[in-house]
Amino acid sequence: MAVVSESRVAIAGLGAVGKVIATELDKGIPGLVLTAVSAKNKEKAAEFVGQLERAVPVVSLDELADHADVIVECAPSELLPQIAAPVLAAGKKLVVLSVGALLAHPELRQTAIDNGGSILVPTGALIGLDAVVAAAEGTIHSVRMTTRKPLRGLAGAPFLVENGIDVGTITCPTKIFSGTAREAAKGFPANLNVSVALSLAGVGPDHTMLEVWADPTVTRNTHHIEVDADTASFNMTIENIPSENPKTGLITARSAIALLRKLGAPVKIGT
Ligand SMILES: NC(=O)C1=CN([C@@H]2O[C@H](COP(=O)(O)OP(=O)(O)OC[C@H]3O[C@@H](n4cnc5c(N)ncnc54)[C@H](OP(=O)(O)O)[C@@H]3O)[C@@H](O)[C@H]2O)C=CC1
Ligand SMILES: O=C([O-])CC(=O)C(=O)O
Repeated sequence: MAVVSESRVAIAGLGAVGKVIATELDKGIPGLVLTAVSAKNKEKAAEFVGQLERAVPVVSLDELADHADVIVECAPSELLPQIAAPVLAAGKKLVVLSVGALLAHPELRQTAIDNGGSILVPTGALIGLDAVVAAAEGTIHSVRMTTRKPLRGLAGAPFLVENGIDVGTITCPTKIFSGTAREAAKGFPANLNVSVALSLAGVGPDHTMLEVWADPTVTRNTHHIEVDADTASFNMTIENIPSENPKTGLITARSAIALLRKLGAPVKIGT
């Protein structure tokens, strides 16, 4: 009988996304074992892992690659290069949630190529990347996305600060941004990773067009995508229930878990 080896998984960031992934790995996912975590507050992290069935070490970001074959990045976006470089240089797999930060760090792709590492981007809080990737095998004419978020899902974004927009004063649905996914990644690094994931699946960050609405009438982070391609036209909407982090939809962690589960699955569904 063939021996099935387990992939060791480490998690960078134990927030709304990381804690759910760690908990599910600890409950047991065939072929995967949680081996390390990293967080800013080491004491809080030690308390969290102490409650797991199988406690794992809390290590620094630089040490994660020594402990695992697959490292899941779910930390603040500015830490992406610090987390990714050693993982990719060691030829390992990096699951990236802070997708927007990939645009500012194109060198990571080369590090992966040079060392046999790979960067995996889950669908995350979005919908339909399977269809977008398939359509991109032909010709995509246009990709548009409209995001509506409750005010607390947008508060503090650099674009708002730079443009003196106080979302706290908004009382009706208001368009606050219109531009490309690349511009959104700069202006909303913690709010619009989904638009960058969409762009990487399809026509790229400079051709994926986005509108963002601050909408006090919605309670969910709502993303609508419209794609026109030579094989199909489609539009889809996802209404994300916010997690303990109001900027992050609950489905984000579940998407990363599904991707991890698929790594070792004998039957893989979806493109
Ligand atoms: N691709 C997608 O579809 C989506 C992507 N995201 C992105 O995923 C990422 C994670 O989101 P979320 O879980 O909600 O974020 P949180 O803010 O809830 O958690 C971030 C975690 O990172 C940890 N952290 C901060 N600094 C360090 C450090 N120096 N070393 C190690 N860990 C550190 C924090 O630790 P501590 O708890 O100790 O402070 C915290 O636990 C974000 O970049 C977010 O924008 C979110 C939603 C959708
Ligand atoms: O893309 C992001 O960073 C978060 C997001 O919109 C969501 O969770 O709905």
